[in-house]
Amino acid sequence: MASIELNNVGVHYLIPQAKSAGLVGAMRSLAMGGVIGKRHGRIGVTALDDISFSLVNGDRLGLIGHNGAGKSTLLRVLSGILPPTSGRIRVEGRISALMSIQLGLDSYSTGYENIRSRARFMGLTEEEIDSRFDDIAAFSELGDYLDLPIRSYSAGMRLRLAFSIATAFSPEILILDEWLSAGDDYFQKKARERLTGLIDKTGIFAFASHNDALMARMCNKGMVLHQGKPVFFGEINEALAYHKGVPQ
Ligand SMILES: Nc1ncnc2c1ncn2[C@@H]1O[C@H](COP(=O)(O)OP(=O)(O)OP(=O)(O)O)[C@@H](O)[C@H]1O
Repeated sequence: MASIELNNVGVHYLIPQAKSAGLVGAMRSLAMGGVIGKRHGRIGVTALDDISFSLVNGDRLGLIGHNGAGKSTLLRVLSGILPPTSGRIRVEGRISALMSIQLGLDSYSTGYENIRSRARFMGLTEEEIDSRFDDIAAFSELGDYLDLPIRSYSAGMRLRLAFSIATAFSPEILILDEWLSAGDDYFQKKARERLTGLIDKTGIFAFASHNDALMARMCNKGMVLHQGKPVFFGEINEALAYHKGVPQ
């Protein structure tokens, strides 16, 4: 049974290049982004501030907020890519994070080789890889290109390969940053159907997007973030209304 629990989680990014003390006061007044401030005498951004919540099987969480509110940072923390600088996170269940979808592909290996190495990296056994290998190749529709090193692929072709691999296995926890624009219109439609199927089978789903309709369709809970702080956590339609300032 998948579960996630966050206790007082905070993320503070240090920015070594930012030396001006004037920056601190000037940027504090912006409504957008995390809060710029000094920690131990060094300038940085507090992207997440004191976040506590838990998710269990069946929860589909949508993260809502303006640019820089902390949505991607929170998804990175949930997926284990980014350890929090304060607080604790406990996760149970196999995670698949579709964020930097092309992360981990090797330009000098062929498409076929990348399928194997990427799937191994995702923690899958050789048997699991064998059982899904043909499906991944077929879904990508890359044909003979799969025998070529992927540095010879176009950007859209790389996306097709990466997406086909990342969505071939059902995780217990699925984390998705924005709707992935995988390839051309034809592939996007296929990709959307495949993702919808995957989300249905997943225990916990967490998603960030600026598309309210998509959010309402795919999520049952919503968290509104403002400057790294959760200002609303509840039912998805109430969260979307809160964000818009619409009284319920
Ligand atoms: N690697 C980094 N180094 C320093 N600051 C960062 C880094 N990544 C994000 N930030 C800062 O953290 C804050 C939160 O950023 P994040 O990407 O989580 O926001 P977001 O809600 O996903 O935004 P958007 O909707 O624009 O994608 C912002 O103020 C941003 O400037």
